[in-house]
Amino acid sequence: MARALRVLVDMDMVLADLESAFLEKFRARYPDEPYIPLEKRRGFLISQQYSNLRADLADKAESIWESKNFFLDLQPIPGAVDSIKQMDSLKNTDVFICSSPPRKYHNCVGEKFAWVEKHLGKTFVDRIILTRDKTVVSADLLIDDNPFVTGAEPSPSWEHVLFTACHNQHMEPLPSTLRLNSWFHDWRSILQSKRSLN
Ligand SMILES: Cc1cn([C@H]2C[C@H](O)[C@@H](COP(=O)(O)O)O2)c(=O)[nH]c1=O
Ligand SMILES: [Mg+2]
Repeated sequence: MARALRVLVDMDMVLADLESAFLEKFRARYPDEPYIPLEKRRGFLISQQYSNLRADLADKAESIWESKNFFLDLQPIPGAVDSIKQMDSLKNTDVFICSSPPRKYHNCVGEKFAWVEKHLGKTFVDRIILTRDKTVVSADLLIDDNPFVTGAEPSPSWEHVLFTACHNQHMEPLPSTLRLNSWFHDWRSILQSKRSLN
């Protein structure tokens, strides 16, 4: 029997909408500060773009996702919950959730586990991989909104599927990079094409 296809699914901006929650909370906490609307977001790091706007805004941006309940209260990305459950029910398919907590992880780590239990159920809690380095995790596919997933392993075993988010939607990835524009697009074909290569 063919070995199962192992798929890593990122959390922030693939399963959970970090960007909308960030903007709403940033504007509520710092109403007199400039902000970047979602359609003007460029680059993976919010903190980097805010720091380009004004150096001291990076700390203010980080204070938002370091706050208690920020990660727990994130809304699911449209279609994500149904899609990951459907993916998990496919034959010969092992789905894991692979997410990187920020350096100040104290609230984030527990809340990511709680978010998964709340939205996906206990079965998926057993499938959580939290790591600062996704390149050392072995899999066939990584579905992730970060265009540059780098780390200690220069040739990760997985193929990156770039999930479209506000910060990367204007990017022209290499023609060879797989792209998934939303959970309402055809993620099944991406899995199928990888499966036939295995
Ligand atoms: C935008 C942004 C994010 N982070 C942190 C916050 C999240 O926990 C992770 C993203 O994790 P993913 O697994 O790659 O989705 O990174 C940050 O530290 N700085 C930022 O600007
Ligand atoms: Mg992400």
